[in-house]
Amino acid sequence: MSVSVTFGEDRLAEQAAEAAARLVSEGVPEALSNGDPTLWGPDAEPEAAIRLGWLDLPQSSRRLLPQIGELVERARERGLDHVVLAGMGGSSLAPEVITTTADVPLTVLDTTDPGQVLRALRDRLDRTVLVVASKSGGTVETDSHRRVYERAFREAGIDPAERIVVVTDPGSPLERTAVEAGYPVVLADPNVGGRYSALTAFGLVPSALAGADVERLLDEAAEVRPLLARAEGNPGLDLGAALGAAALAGRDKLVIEDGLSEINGLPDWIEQLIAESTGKSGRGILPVVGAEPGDAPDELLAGIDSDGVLTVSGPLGGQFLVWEYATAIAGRLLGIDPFNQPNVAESKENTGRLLDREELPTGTPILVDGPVEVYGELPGGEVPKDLPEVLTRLLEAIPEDGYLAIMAYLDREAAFDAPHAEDASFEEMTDAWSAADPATLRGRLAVRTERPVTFGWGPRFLHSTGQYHKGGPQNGVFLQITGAVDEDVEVPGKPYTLGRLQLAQALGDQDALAGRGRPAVRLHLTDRTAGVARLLEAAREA
Ligand SMILES: O=P(O)(O)OC[C@H]1O[C@H](O)[C@H](O)[C@@H](O)[C@@H]1O
Repeated sequence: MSVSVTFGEDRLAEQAAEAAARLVSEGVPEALSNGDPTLWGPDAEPEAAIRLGWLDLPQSSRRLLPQIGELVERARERGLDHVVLAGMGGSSLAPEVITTTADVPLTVLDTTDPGQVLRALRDRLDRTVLVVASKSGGTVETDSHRRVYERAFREAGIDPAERIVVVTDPGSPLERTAVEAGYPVVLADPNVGGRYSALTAFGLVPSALAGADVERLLDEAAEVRPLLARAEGNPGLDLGAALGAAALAGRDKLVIEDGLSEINGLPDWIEQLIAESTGKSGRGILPVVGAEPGDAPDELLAGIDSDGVLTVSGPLGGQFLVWEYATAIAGRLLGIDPFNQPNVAESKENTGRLLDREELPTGTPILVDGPVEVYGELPGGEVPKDLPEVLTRLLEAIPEDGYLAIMAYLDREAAFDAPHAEDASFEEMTDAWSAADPATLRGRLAVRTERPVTFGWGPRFLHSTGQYHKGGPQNGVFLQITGAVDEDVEVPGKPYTLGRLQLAQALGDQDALAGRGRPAVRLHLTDRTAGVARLLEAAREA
């Protein structure tokens, strides 16, 4: 079964056909299929020349299968059935989708929240294999996870070399560290960028360790691959032309739904691919995930195997390749370089600078509403009287073509600790979870505005929509949530704890956003459970 793209609306079908015809007359589909790096203009060419390897992966990644097979075998022999993946952005989003779709368990660490990291550390350490995945080998979150796990293994009398597997690019500092420490290393294809790396070692190694059939993924992608050179019947061209043409016509908010699909969680992966690839030079497409489609004229609804204005159907391996190709096509139509991420570094640098200081400059709250402190400046300048007013004023500040982004630097598993009656039904349990989940805030605010509301966990989103927030159209309103840390985690060999790093990441990003003149408010929960409850209640009190 291959991938198909269908349109549920004549206007979009016409726009897409027109854009596709233009691209065909310029020879683009075939040139892209052949890996031509000149398609995005001279400035983008040097980067594109080393970023098109994803086109070959359905075949070239097969060379990894024997090595992956050995790693799987070795983990099995040692009884290691708890697979933990430390990796940010492109280095963990694909394995997350692959394993949830295959229904095999994988613990993903793409957080600096001390509570969430402790949760993973305290779960079956004696049976844990840790995959440390970083292309650059220099990502601070992933480096911290490696250090924390190395210490935990040693303290438990376990040799880290028996438990840690590294995936990285050849020549990275992580490769050196791994070789010195005696960790097995799987080298990834250096000619593929992070967000296009689903079918490289980054997608395959952790997924195979967790029990997914990765050869099948490559087969599914291989089936689509020949279509990508075609002028007709090319799902990548049809999708890319639709995304690009719609955005140029002003529909640049992409609501992605996967309700009916057997593929689980693909929208989060697409979110990173599209937001980081297109959100730059004041342009871009904003992915909106986990939301009900609204009526805003700038929204385009894409469904994975389910009815959208745009529907993309087919198996996961093929979907990866088609969305990647489509993103490259949309990038050409939008006139941006789909392979760089110029603004991601900004927040990282701010965070680095903040960590060098003795005290983090948190500032003074402009308001304290029970367990919630409010930092920053609200549009209009006046001091708000309570939390409901803060939320209302943020909603009112969203420009006509803009959006509200909620960014929660919290433990994304914590809601599952919400107490419920012993004999609670599944529905009652779900209600208890959602009443304790910061992500519930998205829906509560979304019903109060015509504009899109996005939700991201920090620092995970910094490697995804974070690029769009800073590099895309400057029409966002930003709401950060941070929380008090009860039990912190030291990062061995570093002068900071995870809790300090997490807060520095929030403050670093806030500086980057506020520096652009965008409204950016931080809510700090001095008691996390009570704080989430107050926040959800405040969102209702208009
Ligand atoms: O794999 P790493 O080098 O650790 O990078 C992880 C992530 O970092 C950055 O945020 C990039 O913008 C992402 O595209 C990348 O996936």
